[in-house]
Amino acid sequence: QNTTNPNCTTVKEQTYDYIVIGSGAGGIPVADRLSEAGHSVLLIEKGPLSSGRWNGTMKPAWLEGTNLTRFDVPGLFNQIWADPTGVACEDVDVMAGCVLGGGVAVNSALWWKPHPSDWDVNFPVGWKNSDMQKHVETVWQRIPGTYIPSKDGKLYLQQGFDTVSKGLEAAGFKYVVPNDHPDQKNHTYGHSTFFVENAERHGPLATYLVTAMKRKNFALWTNTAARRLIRTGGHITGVELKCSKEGTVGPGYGGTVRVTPGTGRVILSAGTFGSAKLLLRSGIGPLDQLEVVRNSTVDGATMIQSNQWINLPVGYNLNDHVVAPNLGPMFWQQIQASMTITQYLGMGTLSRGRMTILPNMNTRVSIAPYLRDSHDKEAVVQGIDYIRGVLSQIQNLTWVVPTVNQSTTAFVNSIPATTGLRGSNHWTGSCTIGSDDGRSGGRAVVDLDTKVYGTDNLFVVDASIFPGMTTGNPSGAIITVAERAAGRILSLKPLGTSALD
Ligand SMILES: Cc1cc2nc3c(=O)[nH]c(=O)nc-3n(C[C@H](O)[C@H](O)[C@H](O)COP(=O)(O)OP(=O)(O)OC[C@H]3O[C@@H](n4cnc5c(N)ncnc54)[C@H](O)[C@@H]3O)c2cc1C
Repeated sequence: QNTTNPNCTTVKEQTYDYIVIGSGAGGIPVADRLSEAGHSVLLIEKGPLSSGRWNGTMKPAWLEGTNLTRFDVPGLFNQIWADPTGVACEDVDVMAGCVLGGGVAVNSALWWKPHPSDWDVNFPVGWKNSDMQKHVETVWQRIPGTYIPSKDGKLYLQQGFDTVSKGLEAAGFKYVVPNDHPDQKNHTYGHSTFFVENAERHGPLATYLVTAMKRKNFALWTNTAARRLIRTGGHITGVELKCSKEGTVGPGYGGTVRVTPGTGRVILSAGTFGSAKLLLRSGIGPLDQLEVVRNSTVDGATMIQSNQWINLPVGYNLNDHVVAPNLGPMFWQQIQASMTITQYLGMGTLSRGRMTILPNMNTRVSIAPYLRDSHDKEAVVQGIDYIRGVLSQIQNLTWVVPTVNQSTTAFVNSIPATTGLRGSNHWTGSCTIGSDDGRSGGRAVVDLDTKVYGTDNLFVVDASIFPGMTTGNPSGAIITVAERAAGRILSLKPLGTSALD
């Protein structure tokens, strides 16, 4: 133990076959799968414990005496906006969860089976719909989700749904259960699906982490931040750690944890901003960004020599669903209710942004990825025009915005393309997967096995590798990607064996 801080243990001799950094939508499933194959796996999370199942303690007074925390109760899923302290990441300029479970501990639990085109349009060879379907089925067997999240099997507060349905039906839309027909996204409507079970948050924390934690070869360290990777050329030997908030939020680890000499591997699952930042702090990224790290007071002294730098387009190809923007509120005289419709522009968007690092080692969205391409803007205008037309058939409905006399183009132009006004917290990109090696002018940071180009034992498995945006909220697709990545990583030959073995 650190003599000055009993809550901050300095790592001694431990080594692991796999060190997975970040316990979000990507990290928990990949760590579970790697440990299932018999390897020793360490999952590192910089945030504190979250759900009640894992001894989380953050809860309002009315949950005292129960095993539930704010992360478990569906009615509190948006609490991160009202009370972000100790839950939201502090090193990014957007909203993200820095607790056990990452985004899947704090999000709204919307749970969509990916549209086949999410793979076929966006992903490279080996990651197409035909490759991904078996993994989609595996994920949905473990996390089925429901569109009736209440314990008593009833749907509540359906006035808005019922009213809009009438307009959609009149316009020829068909009702579907969305996850029974993920390919039917044209002229269809349905209820939202959530990863809620027994009226509590479900998802990776209640499935993949449960099986992983039962294994003796699996370890979880929370309140432990990875600072940078220790490497010799393209080979990672360990991860430098720092106790989060010097151990004041709970027991954590400092020092350097090593991978099994020769064969060990490191998986970055720290999210679109976290994984990119770790690469930059480890000398992997665009040269302008590596200069920022080298010139910083935080990292300058320990930064790897520039002759070891690996020049890759880390931080580019940043993407997020553009809220296109919210329509409404709309107000119905008849039922005296108002509602807002959120319209996303997702799969097929052409606009991209960039994340960069600041001298204090925080990251920021330096180019917001919203509506930079004129085709994207045109698609948004057309989409809103269309839905305005459909819903105008509904009686007694008053639109507050866009106003009756406002053109859709004027309305769309009136809302700046900033992360605050257009963002949806569905960040992807920054460490794109592809066969077009970024060291020689391509866009990709990781290869088709999710291995970082120029390294032999470093992988990225999270939202950051997505080449383009999904149709729906992305967590289901990210977990599916983690399933596929685990299989591909496990099937790679161990390091040190010859191709003739
Ligand atoms: C408020 C909000 C609402 C959302 N609603 C939905 C929704 O309803 N449905 C849906 O599908 N998606 C939703 N999303 C998006 C979804 O949750 C994310 O896309 C998803 O969680 C991203 O997965 P990931 O594995 O890439 O990263 P994350 O889930 O963000 O996980 C990254 C983890 O890494 C940890 N970490 C970062 N850096 C380090 C480090 N240096 N050392 C150690 N640990 C580190 C973080 O603390 C975090 O736990 C929402 C997101 C937010 C923020």
